[in-house]
Amino acid sequence: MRYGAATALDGVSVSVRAGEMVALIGANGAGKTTLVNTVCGILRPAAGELRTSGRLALVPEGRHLFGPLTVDDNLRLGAWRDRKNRDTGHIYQLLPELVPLRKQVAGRLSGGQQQMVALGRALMGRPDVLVIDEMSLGLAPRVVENLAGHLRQRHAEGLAVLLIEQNARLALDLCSRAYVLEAGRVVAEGPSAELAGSTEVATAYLGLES
Ligand SMILES: Nc1ncnc2c1ncn2[C@@H]1O[C@H](COP(=O)(O)OP(=O)(O)OP(=O)(O)O)[C@@H](O)[C@H]1O
Repeated sequence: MRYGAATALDGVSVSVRAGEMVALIGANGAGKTTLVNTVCGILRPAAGELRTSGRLALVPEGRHLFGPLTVDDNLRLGAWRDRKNRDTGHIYQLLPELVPLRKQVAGRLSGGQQQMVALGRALMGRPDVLVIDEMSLGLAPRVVENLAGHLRQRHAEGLAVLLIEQNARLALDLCSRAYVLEAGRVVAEGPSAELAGSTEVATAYLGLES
């Protein structure tokens, strides 16, 4: 994947199998968002191949909610392609924290509440694979733990997840497998337990130049 003359991703190969929860970690500028946007079809790569089966939904970095709209309207937009499935009831069952917020304007919610809405909106599309870009960014530990709990539950029900995180500890804790991205290349990959003590992860986690 290139931005003009600059190569942002080079020879990167990443896979997420059905029902698997995989982390992609790396320091600022490593290429995580570029990879997510390529996987989701927002960016077109110069070369390479993307193979998917099932539905894919994205929780984008920065949430990108529709600020003036209510929580319920934001959720409904998650199923804009699917007229028959715009009932938001199942999302309130999955994420009961949203029930008292349903008529509130999304732009006035806290960061954690907004991330919950972004998660709910993505789940409205009944995805098989959920791609989450920087879930924990700017959120308090307790809020992050709550979101992580919801992800674990959805995963236990069969949802596959590609989790992009700067917080490597959180990512390795949640996911069984991980890739470490550095300057547009995968520099390490494997089971999270193995990567937890590696130098590549320390570099990605601390955001140091290697
Ligand atoms: N629209 C763009 N035009 C040109 N270069 C870009 C563009 N978006 C990103 N880049 C460059 O591509 C590289 C990868 O950026 P990317 O945003 O994918 O990294 P990241 O790992 O998601 O970083 P962060 O954790 O800070 O979000 C960086 O060098 C960045 O400057």
